[in-house]
Amino acid sequence: MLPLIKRKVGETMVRTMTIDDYDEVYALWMSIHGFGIRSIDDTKEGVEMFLKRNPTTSAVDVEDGKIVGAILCGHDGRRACLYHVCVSEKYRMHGIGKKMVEFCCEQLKKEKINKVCLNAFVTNTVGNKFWQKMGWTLRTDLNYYDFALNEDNLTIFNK
Ligand SMILES: CC(=O)SCCNC(=O)CCNC(=O)[C@H](O)C(C)(C)COP(=O)(O)OP(=O)(O)OC[C@H]1O[C@@H](n2cnc3c(N)ncnc32)[C@H](O)[C@@H]1OP(=O)(O)O
Repeated sequence: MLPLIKRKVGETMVRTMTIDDYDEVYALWMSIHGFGIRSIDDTKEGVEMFLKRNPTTSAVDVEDGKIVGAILCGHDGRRACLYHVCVSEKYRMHGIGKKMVEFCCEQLKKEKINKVCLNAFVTNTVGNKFWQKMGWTLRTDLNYYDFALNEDNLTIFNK
């Protein structure tokens, strides 16, 4: 059995995400309007596989003993990517998103990774304003391509 993480009331911190956080993080993802949750990649098994490959680079933010922010972050030895960057609606605009992104970037630098990227839907006004405020570069000089290797890995969008 995995050890339970003990949290104190009033505890505030950004720390590395572990698989023990999965249930709370999943509940947070499900509360984020417009988030696309993958039917395979975002299961506990999918996230465990991701965290095993990338044990130090994903983040959660804990406020008053509960997880209110999360980022899945990993790399392939050359380029890093951020997924599911989110902060609970009630806790937004308090610097939590920024703190988590900075945490992930510091963890990536420790692994000598030089570049990190992400995808944000063009229609995601809040997300795009955030990335622009954070000083990230919007690339308009390339087309994004992908190819499904498993058609069962459906994306279901939260209402
Ligand atoms: C790869 C991806 O996941 S892309 C999708 C990104 N995620 C989402 O869209 C999910 C829904 N949104 C959220 O969860 C949150 O709004 C986030 C994660 C985008 C931002 O989290 P927050 O904790 O609110 O951001 P934080 O308070 O750290 O803001 C950092 C900076 O961005 C600015 N900012 C944040 N949100 C907005 C906004 N909606 N409009 C304008 N500026 C904003 C802040 O003013 C701040 O600027 P400052 O440093 O000059 O003061």
